[in-house]
Amino acid sequence: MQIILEAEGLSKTYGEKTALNALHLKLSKGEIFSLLGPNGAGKSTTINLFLGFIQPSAGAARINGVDASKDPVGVKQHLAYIPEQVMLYQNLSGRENLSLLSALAGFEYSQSALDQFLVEAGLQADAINKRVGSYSKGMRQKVGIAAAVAKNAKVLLLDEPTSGLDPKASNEFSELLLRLSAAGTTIFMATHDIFRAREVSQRIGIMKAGSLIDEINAAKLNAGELEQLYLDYMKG
Ligand SMILES: Nc1ncnc2c1ncn2[C@@H]1O[C@H](COP(=O)(O)OP(=O)(O)OP(=O)(O)O)[C@@H](O)[C@H]1O
Repeated sequence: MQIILEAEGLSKTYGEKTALNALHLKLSKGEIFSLLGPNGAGKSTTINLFLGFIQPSAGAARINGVDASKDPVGVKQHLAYIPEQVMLYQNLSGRENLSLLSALAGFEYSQSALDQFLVEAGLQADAINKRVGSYSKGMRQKVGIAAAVAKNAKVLLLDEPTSGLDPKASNEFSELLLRLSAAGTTIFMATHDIFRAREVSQRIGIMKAGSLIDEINAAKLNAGELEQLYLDYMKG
């Protein structure tokens, strides 16, 4: 099994506050892992450590063997990050944004190649040339996914990707993740969306107050059972 994303005793403290407590996690190639947890549980902290945006207090976050805290530039070559709101230039088209994002990652593509990435990410062909300022949240995310594919990212880090999406857009997004996973992309998603997490993930982690308190095989529970388990954990 090829391990692509690994947290080893990964911890982050801010003064007295433990934002992340000794996280151990290994994701293999093509795996989708979702992290559930209430606000403040440590999900974004985990993602920020993998991005090399913050330094761990202990342990390591590695992507494809590269330690994010020691080589934050190197680690970014292997991953793409899709935040809740994908940041794009409002006055440029989807195609122009993708061209720019690809260039920043060191790739240059023809117009037809750019369009193909966008269409494969699910963007309607007639939207490609329109200003991103007119795009819905789901359309912006498709540009983000196209950028991830265009830079050949081995890992996708997603922070609450389906919040605020309508059910159709959310369903399309799930299908896109499943396609990327089948093509070998490893996906780590922090989410509040229990239903989608169960639908796409092989494993689901439950995080509370900085600790990963359970790891669930998604195939073993239906959505209702998963929600009940989550609520039970949050009571205690
Ligand atoms: N720069 C910081 N300084 C002090 N405390 C911080 C800092 N960043 C995060 N924290 C604390 O660390 C804890 C974990 O925060 P984190 O943002 O990782 O939670 P989260 O699970 O992503 O929550 P949400 O679902 O709201 O995004 C919280 O208690 C938060 O207040």
